[in-house]
Amino acid sequence: MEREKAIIEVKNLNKSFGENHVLRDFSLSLFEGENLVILGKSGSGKSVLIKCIIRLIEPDSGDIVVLDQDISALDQDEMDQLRADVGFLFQSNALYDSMTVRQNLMFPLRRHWSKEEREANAENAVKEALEDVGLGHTIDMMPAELSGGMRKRIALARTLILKPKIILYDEPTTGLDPITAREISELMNSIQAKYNTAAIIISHDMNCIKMTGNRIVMLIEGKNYAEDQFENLLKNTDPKVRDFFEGL
Ligand SMILES: Nc1ncnc2c1ncn2[C@@H]1O[C@H](COP(=O)(O)OP(=O)(O)OP(=O)(O)O)[C@@H](O)[C@H]1O
Repeated sequence: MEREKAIIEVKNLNKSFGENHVLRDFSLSLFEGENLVILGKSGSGKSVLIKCIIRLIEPDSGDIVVLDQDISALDQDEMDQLRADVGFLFQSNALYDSMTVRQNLMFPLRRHWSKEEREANAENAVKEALEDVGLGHTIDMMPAELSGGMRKRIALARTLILKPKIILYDEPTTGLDPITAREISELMNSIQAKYNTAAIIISHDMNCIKMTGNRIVMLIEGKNYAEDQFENLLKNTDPKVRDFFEGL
């Protein structure tokens, strides 16, 4: 079967910090509608990779094409526009504690929608995003009044409000109890099914990885060392792949 179109293409990416060569000719493709998990030991460069994709970090060399655009060629405005299509869910959630849930969700709209658009549609967009994460009733609450799992859902709603084509998840279940973590993984799958979003997921949570990952890329020694479905990687006999799973 012919593969679907790649919506992120990373080719031969290199990034060093001094003598620390984090990414070494790293390449990957993210295809439409898929959840791709990046697996790698702590410090292997997963966050650096994701930050290069949204240009929070400049790589030393290599190509990154996102939704058919070479991101190194984009100016600030073009990059801002692209960021509306690429949602980022921070590990910390990055909610504003002094703002209500509604105000938190309005925040990306202030940046990406005109005043007229906001006056006409923002309230409905906020409600829809909250419904998508099952938290319509929290619209007037403050983040401090919510549990950790609820805050993660609100952060996800804020990412969803711009209807991104791609979501980058940075350790979406870290710090949550196993039941809440499972609910977040289920939510990630339901978002994928409803909006056909593609996602790159960084996670150390094996349940989350098994539940959400359609494909796994193993980042070892700065490279895309192996990529496959999770069950197949577990059977992989390569010593470095084995070493990773045995070290868990
Ligand atoms: N801004 C920076 N300046 C210098 N070194 C950095 C910087 N950002 C990351 N690094 C280094 O790059 C390496 C990879 O870090 P990164 O945060 O990507 O790891 P990770 O795979 O995401 O780890 P974890 O699973 O623990 O989050 C580490 O050695 C880190 O110290």
